[in-house]
Amino acid sequence: MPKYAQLVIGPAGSGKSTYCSKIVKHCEVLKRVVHVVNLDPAAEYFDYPVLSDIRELINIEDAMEDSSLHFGPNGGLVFCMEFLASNFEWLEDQLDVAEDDYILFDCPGQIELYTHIPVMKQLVKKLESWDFRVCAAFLLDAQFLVDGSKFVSGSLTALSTMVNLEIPHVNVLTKLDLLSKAARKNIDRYLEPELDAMLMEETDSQGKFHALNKAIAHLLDDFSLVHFVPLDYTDEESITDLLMRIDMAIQYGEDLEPKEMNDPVDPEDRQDTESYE
Ligand SMILES: Nc1nc2c(ncn2[C@@H]2O[C@H](COP(=O)(O)OP(=O)(O)OP(=O)(O)O)[C@@H](O)[C@H]2O)c(=O)[nH]1
Ligand SMILES: [Mg+2]
Repeated sequence: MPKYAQLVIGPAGSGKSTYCSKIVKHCEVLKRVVHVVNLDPAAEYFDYPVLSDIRELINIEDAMEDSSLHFGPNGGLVFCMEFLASNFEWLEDQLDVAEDDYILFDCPGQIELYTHIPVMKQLVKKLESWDFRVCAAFLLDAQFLVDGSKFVSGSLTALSTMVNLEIPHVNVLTKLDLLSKAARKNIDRYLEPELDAMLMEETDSQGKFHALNKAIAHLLDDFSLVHFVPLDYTDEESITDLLMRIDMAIQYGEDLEPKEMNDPVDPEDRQDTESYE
Protein backbone atom coordinates (compact mmCIF):
# COMPACT_ATOMS: atom_id res chain seq x y z
CA MET A 1 0.00 0.00 0.00
CA PRO A 2 1.38 3.43 -0.86
CA LYS A 3 1.96 6.10 1.74
CA TYR A 4 1.32 9.77 1.15
CA ALA A 5 3.40 12.86 1.74
CA GLN A 6 3.10 16.58 1.32
CA LEU A 7 6.30 18.59 1.13
CA VAL A 8 5.23 21.89 2.62
CA ILE A 9 7.59 24.38 1.02
CA GLY A 10 7.77 28.07 0.17
CA PRO A 11 9.67 31.24 0.99
CA ALA A 12 10.58 32.17 4.56
CA GLY A 13 7.59 33.17 6.64
CA SER A 14 5.03 32.15 4.01
CA GLY A 15 3.11 30.16 6.66
CA LYS A 16 4.43 26.58 6.28
CA SER A 17 4.45 25.65 9.97
CA THR A 18 1.06 27.29 10.51
CA TYR A 19 -0.29 25.31 7.53
CA CYS A 20 0.91 22.01 9.04
CA SER A 21 -0.71 22.83 12.33
CA LYS A 22 -4.03 23.86 10.73
CA ILE A 23 -4.18 20.79 8.49
CA VAL A 24 -3.55 18.49 11.46
CA LYS A 25 -6.39 20.14 13.39
CA HIS A 26 -8.69 19.98 10.36
CA CYS A 27 -7.95 16.29 9.84
CA GLU A 28 -8.41 15.48 13.53
CA VAL A 29 -12.04 16.53 13.18
CA LEU A 30 -12.38 14.26 10.13
CA LYS A 31 -10.71 11.43 12.06
CA ARG A 32 -8.03 11.32 9.42
CA VAL A 33 -4.55 10.35 10.50
CA VAL A 34 -2.00 12.98 9.51
CA HIS A 35 1.51 13.15 10.96
CA VAL A 36 3.97 16.02 10.75
CA VAL A 37 7.74 15.77 10.42
CA ASN A 38 9.73 18.91 11.13
CA LEU A 39 12.52 19.21 8.57
CA ASP A 40 13.55 22.72 9.55
CA PRO A 41 16.78 22.53 11.57
CA ALA A 42 16.33 26.20 12.55
CA ALA A 43 12.73 25.88 13.75
CA GLU A 44 12.16 27.54 17.07
CA TYR A 45 8.43 27.30 17.41
CA PHE A 46 5.60 25.21 16.02
CA ASP A 47 2.46 24.00 17.69
CA TYR A 48 1.76 20.65 16.05
CA PRO A 49 2.66 17.27 17.52
CA VAL A 50 5.72 15.92 15.67
CA LEU A 51 6.27 12.41 14.48
CA SER A 52 9.91 13.24 13.99
CA ASP A 53 12.14 16.30 14.27
CA ILE A 54 15.33 16.89 12.25
CA ARG A 55 16.74 18.83 15.22
CA GLU A 56 17.25 15.48 16.93
CA LEU A 57 19.63 14.59 14.10
CA ILE A 58 21.20 17.98 13.56
CA ASN A 59 20.47 21.46 14.79
CA ILE A 60 21.44 24.71 13.06
CA GLU A 61 23.40 25.70 16.18
CA ASP A 62 25.59 22.60 15.74
CA ALA A 63 26.56 23.74 12.25
CA MET A 64 27.12 27.37 13.27
CA GLU A 65 29.07 26.66 16.43
CA ASP A 66 31.46 24.21 14.80
CA SER A 67 34.80 26.02 14.76
CA SER A 68 35.99 24.22 11.62
CA LEU A 69 32.85 25.04 9.62
CA HIS A 70 32.26 28.72 10.49
CA PHE A 71 28.83 28.80 8.89
CA GLY A 72 26.36 31.63 9.18
CA PRO A 73 22.62 30.86 9.39
CA ASN A 74 22.12 30.32 5.63
CA GLY A 75 25.17 28.18 4.95
CA GLY A 76 24.44 26.36 8.21
CA LEU A 77 20.97 25.47 7.05
CA VAL A 78 22.19 24.11 3.73
CA PHE A 79 24.83 22.12 5.62
CA CYS A 80 22.14 20.62 7.90
CA MET A 81 20.00 19.59 4.92
CA GLU A 82 23.00 18.00 3.22
CA PHE A 83 23.73 16.19 6.47
CA LEU A 84 20.18 14.87 6.38
CA ALA A 85 20.72 13.72 2.78
CA SER A 86 23.71 11.67 3.84
CA ASN A 87 21.72 10.17 6.73
CA PHE A 88 18.43 9.25 5.06
CA GLU A 89 18.39 5.93 6.94
CA TRP A 90 17.73 8.00 10.10
CA LEU A 91 14.63 9.44 8.45
CA GLU A 92 13.54 6.04 7.22
CA ASP A 93 13.58 4.71 10.79
CA GLN A 94 11.62 7.72 11.98
CA LEU A 95 8.95 7.22 9.34
CA ASP A 96 8.22 3.71 10.42
CA VAL A 97 4.49 4.33 10.66
CA ALA A 98 1.41 2.34 9.79
CA GLU A 99 0.54 1.76 6.17
CA ASP A 100 -1.54 4.25 4.23
CA ASP A 101 -0.34 7.01 6.49
CA TYR A 102 -0.17 10.61 5.48
CA ILE A 103 2.77 12.81 6.40
CA LEU A 104 3.32 16.54 6.14
CA PHE A 105 6.96 17.59 5.94
CA ASP A 106 7.42 21.08 7.34
CA CYS A 107 10.42 22.27 5.32
CA PRO A 108 12.80 25.20 5.77
CA GLY A 109 12.07 28.49 4.03
CA GLN A 110 15.35 28.87 2.19
CA ILE A 111 14.25 29.07 -1.38
CA GLU A 112 17.47 27.85 -3.00
CA LEU A 113 16.85 24.43 -1.44
CA TYR A 114 14.02 24.02 -3.94
CA THR A 115 15.36 25.84 -6.95
CA HIS A 116 18.91 24.60 -7.44
CA ILE A 117 20.41 22.76 -4.45
CA PRO A 118 19.77 19.03 -5.06
CA VAL A 119 18.89 18.06 -1.46
CA MET A 120 15.11 18.32 -1.72
CA LYS A 121 15.09 16.48 -5.01
CA GLN A 122 17.11 13.70 -3.33
CA LEU A 123 14.58 13.64 -0.51
CA VAL A 124 11.74 13.27 -3.02
CA LYS A 125 13.51 10.36 -4.72
CA LYS A 126 14.08 8.67 -1.36
CA LEU A 127 10.47 9.09 -0.30
CA GLU A 128 9.34 7.65 -3.62
CA SER A 129 11.65 4.67 -3.14
CA TRP A 130 9.95 4.12 0.25
CA ASP A 131 6.57 3.94 -1.50
CA PHE A 132 5.45 7.47 -0.77
CA ARG A 133 3.37 9.44 -3.22
CA VAL A 134 4.66 12.95 -2.84
CA CYS A 135 3.02 16.29 -3.60
CA ALA A 136 4.54 19.72 -3.09
CA ALA A 137 2.37 22.31 -1.37
CA PHE A 138 4.15 25.53 -2.34
CA LEU A 139 2.98 28.33 -0.06
CA LEU A 140 3.18 31.94 -1.10
CA ASP A 141 2.10 34.98 0.88
CA ALA A 142 -0.92 36.66 -0.79
CA GLN A 143 0.96 39.96 -0.60
CA PHE A 144 2.89 38.63 -3.60
CA LEU A 145 -0.14 39.09 -5.79
CA VAL A 146 -0.80 42.71 -5.03
CA ASP A 147 1.30 44.07 -7.81
CA GLY A 148 2.25 42.76 -11.21
CA SER A 149 6.01 42.58 -10.91
CA LYS A 150 5.83 40.87 -7.49
CA PHE A 151 3.40 38.40 -9.01
CA VAL A 152 5.79 37.61 -11.86
CA SER A 153 8.62 37.11 -9.40
CA GLY A 154 6.51 34.87 -7.09
CA SER A 155 5.25 32.84 -10.05
CA LEU A 156 8.76 32.29 -11.36
CA THR A 157 9.90 31.02 -7.97
CA ALA A 158 6.95 28.62 -7.92
CA LEU A 159 7.75 27.55 -11.46
CA SER A 160 11.44 26.88 -10.88
CA THR A 161 10.53 24.78 -7.81
CA MET A 162 8.00 22.85 -9.90
CA VAL A 163 10.50 22.20 -12.65
CA ASN A 164 13.24 21.20 -10.21
CA LEU A 165 11.25 18.82 -7.98
CA GLU A 166 9.23 17.16 -10.78
CA ILE A 167 6.36 16.09 -8.52
CA PRO A 168 2.66 17.02 -8.42
CA HIS A 169 2.62 20.61 -7.28
CA VAL A 170 -0.09 22.79 -5.78
CA ASN A 171 0.55 26.50 -5.27
CA VAL A 172 -1.22 27.82 -2.22
CA LEU A 173 -1.89 31.45 -1.38
CA THR A 174 -1.71 32.11 2.35
CA LYS A 175 -2.56 35.06 4.61
CA LEU A 176 -5.62 36.03 2.60
CA ASP A 177 -7.14 37.32 5.81
CA LEU A 178 -4.49 40.04 5.89
CA LEU A 179 -5.57 41.52 2.56
CA SER A 180 -7.54 44.73 2.63
CA LYS A 181 -11.27 44.62 1.82
CA ALA A 182 -10.62 46.06 -1.62
CA ALA A 183 -7.91 43.51 -2.34
CA ARG A 184 -10.18 40.68 -1.24
CA LYS A 185 -12.88 41.86 -3.58
CA ASN A 186 -10.36 41.62 -6.35
CA ILE A 187 -9.37 38.10 -5.42
CA ASP A 188 -10.70 36.51 -8.60
CA ARG A 189 -8.48 38.79 -10.57
CA TYR A 190 -5.48 37.65 -8.58
CA LEU A 191 -6.34 34.01 -9.04
CA GLU A 192 -6.92 34.24 -12.76
CA PRO A 193 -4.57 37.12 -13.25
CA GLU A 194 -4.57 39.25 -16.34
CA LEU A 195 -0.93 39.93 -15.96
CA ASP A 196 -0.77 42.37 -18.81
CA ALA A 197 -3.37 44.61 -17.22
CA MET A 198 -1.75 44.31 -13.82
CA LEU A 199 1.60 45.28 -15.21
CA MET A 200 0.09 48.26 -17.04
CA GLU A 201 -1.17 49.58 -13.71
CA GLU A 202 2.34 49.64 -12.31
CA THR A 203 3.30 53.16 -11.44
CA ASP A 204 6.76 52.41 -12.70
CA SER A 205 5.60 51.26 -16.14
CA GLN A 206 8.61 52.87 -17.74
CA GLY A 207 10.92 50.92 -15.38
CA LYS A 208 14.04 49.30 -16.73
CA PHE A 209 12.67 45.78 -16.60
CA HIS A 210 9.05 46.50 -17.42
CA ALA A 211 9.32 45.00 -20.91
CA LEU A 212 11.01 41.91 -19.52
CA ASN A 213 8.32 41.50 -16.86
CA LYS A 214 5.68 41.83 -19.56
CA ALA A 215 7.30 39.18 -21.76
CA ILE A 216 7.55 36.76 -18.83
CA ALA A 217 3.94 37.50 -17.87
CA HIS A 218 2.87 36.57 -21.42
CA LEU A 219 4.78 33.32 -21.22
CA LEU A 220 3.21 32.35 -17.89
CA ASP A 221 -0.22 33.28 -19.20
CA ASP A 222 0.01 31.62 -22.60
CA PHE A 223 1.16 28.29 -21.23
CA SER A 224 -1.04 28.36 -18.11
CA LEU A 225 2.09 27.54 -16.18
CA VAL A 226 1.25 28.66 -12.69
CA HIS A 227 -2.03 28.64 -10.77
CA PHE A 228 -2.73 29.46 -7.17
CA VAL A 229 -5.29 28.02 -4.78
CA PRO A 230 -6.47 30.44 -2.10
CA LEU A 231 -6.34 29.29 1.51
CA ASP A 232 -8.22 31.18 4.17
CA TYR A 233 -8.21 29.49 7.58
CA THR A 234 -11.31 31.41 8.60
CA ASP A 235 -13.21 29.55 5.87
CA GLU A 236 -13.35 25.80 6.52
CA GLU A 237 -14.49 25.18 2.95
CA SER A 238 -11.26 26.61 1.56
CA ILE A 239 -9.23 24.11 3.64
CA THR A 240 -11.44 21.24 2.43
CA ASP A 241 -11.09 22.36 -1.18
CA LEU A 242 -7.30 22.60 -1.01
CA LEU A 243 -6.93 19.24 0.72
CA MET A 244 -9.13 17.65 -1.93
CA ARG A 245 -6.93 19.02 -4.72
CA ILE A 246 -3.80 17.67 -3.05
CA ASP A 247 -5.46 14.31 -2.36
CA MET A 248 -6.39 14.08 -6.02
CA ALA A 249 -2.85 14.93 -7.07
CA ILE A 250 -1.45 12.00 -5.06
CA GLN A 251 -4.52 9.80 -5.54
CA TYR A 252 -5.08 9.56 -1.81
CA GLY A 253 -7.94 7.26 -0.91
CA GLU A 254 -7.94 5.18 -4.08
CA ASP A 255 -6.36 2.23 -2.32
CA LEU A 256 -8.24 2.60 0.95
CA GLU A 257 -10.74 -0.08 1.90
CA PRO A 258 -14.28 1.28 1.98
CA LYS A 259 -15.05 2.11 5.63
CA GLU A 260 -18.33 0.12 5.70
CA MET A 261 -16.44 -3.13 5.14
CA ASN A 262 -14.90 -2.86 8.59
CA ASP A 263 -17.96 -1.60 10.41
CA PRO A 264 -19.43 -4.18 12.78
CA VAL A 265 -22.67 -5.49 11.31
CA ASP A 266 -25.76 -4.82 13.35
CA PRO A 267 -27.29 -8.29 14.22
CA GLU A 268 -30.77 -7.04 13.28
CA ASP A 269 -29.53 -6.01 9.86
CA ARG A 270 -27.95 -9.42 9.41
CA GLN A 271 -31.26 -11.15 10.23
CA ASP A 272 -33.02 -8.94 7.70
CA THR A 273 -30.49 -9.84 5.06
CA GLU A 274 -30.73 -13.54 5.86
CA SER A 275 -34.51 -13.58 5.73
CA TYR A 276 -34.39 -11.68 2.47
CA GLU A 277 -31.99 -14.28 1.10
N1 LIG B 1 -2.99 36.32 9.48
C1 LIG B 1 -2.35 35.22 9.09
N2 LIG B 1 -1.13 34.97 9.58
C2 LIG B 1 -0.51 33.85 9.18
C3 LIG B 1 -1.09 32.93 8.25
N3 LIG B 1 -0.21 31.92 8.04
C4 LIG B 1 0.85 32.20 8.81
N4 LIG B 1 0.69 33.35 9.50
C5 LIG B 1 1.65 34.00 10.42
O1 LIG B 1 2.84 34.27 9.72
C6 LIG B 1 3.98 34.08 10.56
C7 LIG B 1 4.92 33.06 9.92
O2 LIG B 1 4.24 31.83 9.85
P1 LIG B 1 4.99 30.44 9.91
O3 LIG B 1 3.95 29.38 9.82
O4 LIG B 1 5.96 30.38 11.04
O5 LIG B 1 5.81 30.55 8.54
P2 LIG B 1 6.90 29.57 7.99
O6 LIG B 1 6.74 29.54 6.52
O7 LIG B 1 6.85 28.27 8.72
O8 LIG B 1 8.24 30.36 8.36
P3 LIG B 1 9.74 29.82 8.29
O9 LIG B 1 9.72 28.41 8.82
O10 LIG B 1 10.50 30.78 9.14
O11 LIG B 1 10.13 29.89 6.85
C8 LIG B 1 3.43 33.62 11.91
O12 LIG B 1 3.35 34.74 12.74
C9 LIG B 1 2.05 33.09 11.58
O13 LIG B 1 1.16 33.23 12.66
C10 LIG B 1 -2.39 33.24 7.73
O14 LIG B 1 -2.98 32.53 6.89
N5 LIG B 1 -2.96 34.40 8.19
MG1 LIG C 1 8.36 27.17 9.75
